[in-house]
Amino acid sequence: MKHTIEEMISVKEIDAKLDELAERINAHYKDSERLLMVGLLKGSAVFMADLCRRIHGHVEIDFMAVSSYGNAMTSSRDVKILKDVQSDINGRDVLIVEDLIDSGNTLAKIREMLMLREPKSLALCTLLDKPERREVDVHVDFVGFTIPDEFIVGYGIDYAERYRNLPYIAKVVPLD
Ligand SMILES: O=P(O)(O)OC[C@H]1O[C@H](OP(=O)(O)OP(=O)(O)O)[C@H](O)[C@@H]1O
Ligand code: HPA
Ligand SMILES: [Mg+2]
Repeated sequence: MKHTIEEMISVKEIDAKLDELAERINAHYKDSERLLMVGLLKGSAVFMADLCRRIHGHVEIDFMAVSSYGNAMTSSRDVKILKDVQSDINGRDVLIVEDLIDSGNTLAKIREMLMLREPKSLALCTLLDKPERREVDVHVDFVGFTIPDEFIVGYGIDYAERYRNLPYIAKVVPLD
């Protein structure tokens, strides 16, 4: 599809939001002994890298690889688990770190799957939330930006694998 991209959220705004999110997360987990942050690849890689460096105390990180969009702009609703976490999450405080919640299909499936392993707690942090597009209800504990129904790229997020390297967040604008 022919398109262009337009900046929506600047590097400076992302940076300030990360400080704010980290402050809330640090306060929430101040008594936690061994927080495990679980990022969902590939989209959350950049967010995870920036967020985990702002979290204090004994923190561990792990990743799952999940994919439901392929190269398309709408969810296939078939959430494929390409890689599971390596850590045993039983009895642990677990924070899922996600770049974007759109239909909610990805997070609903991951939450259900991880809950079966009986973590001590399971919370969810997303940098971006698009509530207008929700198909499945998911409780989100920490939200960065609530955004309108636009297709997003940048800061780890792709359109057909492109634009993950943009330092800012942009929307895709179709051209005819
Ligand atoms: O709420 P949903 O409608 O399920 O969409 C959100 C998910 O879709 C994107 O991932 P994608 O499946 O494209 O994989 P990627 O992270 O590897 O780009 C995004 O990174 C979220 O994980
Ligand atoms: O807006 C989006 N951009 C990129 N990937 C996505 N996956 C769900 N929503 C989006
Ligand atoms: Mg994608």
